[in-house]
Parts: sequence; C-alpha cells; structure tokens
Amino acid sequence: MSLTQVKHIVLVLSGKGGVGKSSVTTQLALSLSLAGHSVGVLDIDLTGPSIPRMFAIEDEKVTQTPGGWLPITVHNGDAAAGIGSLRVMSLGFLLPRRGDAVVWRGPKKTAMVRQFLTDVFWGETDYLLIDTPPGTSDEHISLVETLLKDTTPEQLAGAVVVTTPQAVATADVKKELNFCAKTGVRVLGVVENMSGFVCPNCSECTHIFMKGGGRVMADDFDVKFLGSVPIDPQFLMMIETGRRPRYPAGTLVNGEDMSAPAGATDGPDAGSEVREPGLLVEKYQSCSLAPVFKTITADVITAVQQALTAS
Ligand SMILES: Nc1ncnc2c1ncn2[C@@H]1O[C@H](COP(=O)(O)OP(=O)(O)OP(=O)(O)O)[C@@H](O)[C@H]1O
Ligand code: SF4
Repeated sequence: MSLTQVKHIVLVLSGKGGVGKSSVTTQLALSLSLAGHSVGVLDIDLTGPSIPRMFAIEDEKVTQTPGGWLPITVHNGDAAAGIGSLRVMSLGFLLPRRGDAVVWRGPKKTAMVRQFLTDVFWGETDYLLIDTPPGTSDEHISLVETLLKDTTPEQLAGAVVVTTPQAVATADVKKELNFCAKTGVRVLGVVENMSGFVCPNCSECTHIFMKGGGRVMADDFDVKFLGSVPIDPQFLMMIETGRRPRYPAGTLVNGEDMSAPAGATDGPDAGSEVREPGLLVEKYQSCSLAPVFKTITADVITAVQQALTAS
C-alpha cells in the first residue's frame, strides 16, 4: 500500500469551482515545505488537473517502477536550510498531451482515484495534501471510502475546506461540510480565499467582495476558521510567468517586510517568462501570501496534532 509511509493526509475540499482550492493546496504545500516538512501533493481533479501548471511541471511524465508510479519532484529539500522535499502526482502527467480532455464515466473515475491511492510510491512523507474536484462527486466518495478502509485514523488527519467570502460560495461549501459530517471526515478548518485585493502599487488590501462569510460559516458548523487569504496579482503572476513577486518599499504583511532588501537586484529570473519549479519555494518566500499561509499552516499543523490526540 503506497500510503503506509505517509504520516498525515489532508484533503483540500470545496463545494464550488474556482474558489482557489488548487491555489490553497499549492501554497499550503510550499509553506509546509518551507517549515521543513516533506510534502506530497496528489491532484485527483481528473477533469481539470491544474496542480501541474501551478508547480510549473506540466510537461513532466511519471515513471513506473516496481514500487509504483514515482511522483514528480518539485524540489528535493535542503536539510541545511530547513526546507522539506516537495513531490506531486496528477492525472495531468499521464495524459498524452497537455490540455487533453478527460471524458470519463463514474466507474472509470472511481478506479483511477483508487489507483492513485494505491499505486503511487510516496515513500516517507510528513504531509500528503489531496486536491479534490469541486462538489461531492464520484471522486470524493471513492476517495473517502478508500482512505477510511486503507489508512489508520491517525493518518487521515482531516479536511481543509476552502470558500470565498460571498454567500453564493458559502452556500455551496456548506454542502461540503455536511459531506464531511456524513462520511466521518474531520474538518481541520475553513480558509476564506479571495478575501480582499492587494493593490500592486501600495499593497493596501481592499475588500472588493463582501468579507467574513468564511468565518460565519466556520462558526455555524463549529469548526476552526484558519484565516483569510487576499487576492494578490503577484501570486498569480508568479504562477503564470515564474516572475519573482516584488512589493513597494515598506510593505509589511503579518509584521514581515515583503519589500526587496535595499540594493537587491531582481536576479536572473526577474522578468523571465521561464518558470523554474526548483525556484518556486524560494520565490514564494517573497510573496505577500507567504506570511499569511505561515499562520494558516501553523494552525493546520496544530489541528492535525489535536486530531491525532483525539483519535
Ligand atoms: N488568493 C489569490 N490571489 C491571486 N490569484 C488567485 C488566488 N486564489 C486563486 N487565484 C487564481 O484564481 C484562479 C482559480 O484558482 P484555482 O485554480 O486555485 O481554483 P480551484 O477552486 O482549484 O478551481 P477548480 O474548481 O477549477 O479546481 C487561478 O488562476 C489562481 O491562480
Ligand atoms: S489601493 Fe492605493 S495605490 Fe492602489 S489603487 Fe487604491 S489608492 Fe491607488
């Protein structure tokens, strides 16, 4: 069984598409890795796998070994720098061409999800984040059934549920919380994404949508609110073009100065359209969302430890 050496499995769920589930998964993975943990990301969004693009590895192909499929390495980690390894598996790596459509009926999707859970060789991994499609579809049921059967309660830590602030999103995301309650999956907490907009000129955060819907929903369901994540165009730019985020002098986020140090040059990758997966962790450290996720990650780790004590 490929998950035996995985310590903690965390599902990333949302009832609604486009709320930033894959972005939250990506940032949680980068943040956990920056905190020194070895991290795996399993993308089971079979019809729209966006995780490979987010890690700039969409042209990679996985290899089959006697121990199973080998996930793609984003980086190997650096013990001296206190950074953990980061590896990714997605259906995107098995498709003949980038962007190929996957038109499968339920049973085939169910079988693929099972295969992803049993046939990927993760090796020793502290956190396996599973990015799921929106809703509560065949993939979710297959995922939860297999995990409840094949992993221990200590391994299956629980779910991080992602929403946006508006009522139209929270209404759908509530269905996901009900799904967790019915299937017995613990909810580690709720993240409100796209909560305000970070201006690229002055780094001021403006709440262009409503705010607070995620917290209200978390309170209604008596689960932890993990935090609000603003829209930062620099994060999007980093993902799309590989450019290193840059903020005006004096930009403070969560007490951390995000502006480039005095005299710093932009480096060879600044302005470059070439995305380099190995540099993603380093670049992410200079993104305004990194300190936000540091706090969220610390809360997720605490919630996982509490779940461990309770199980
Ligand atoms: N906080 C953010 N700041 C800037 N851009 C963001 C943020 N969150 C998400 N995005 C961008 O919004 C788009 C949709 O996000 P993402 O793909 O993560 O959503 P999703 O919920 O996983 O979508 P799907 O339902 O299709 O799987 C992406 O281009 C992503 O980079
Ligand atoms: S936040 Fe400040 S710099 Fe940005 S658009 Fe508004 S006024 Fe201009």
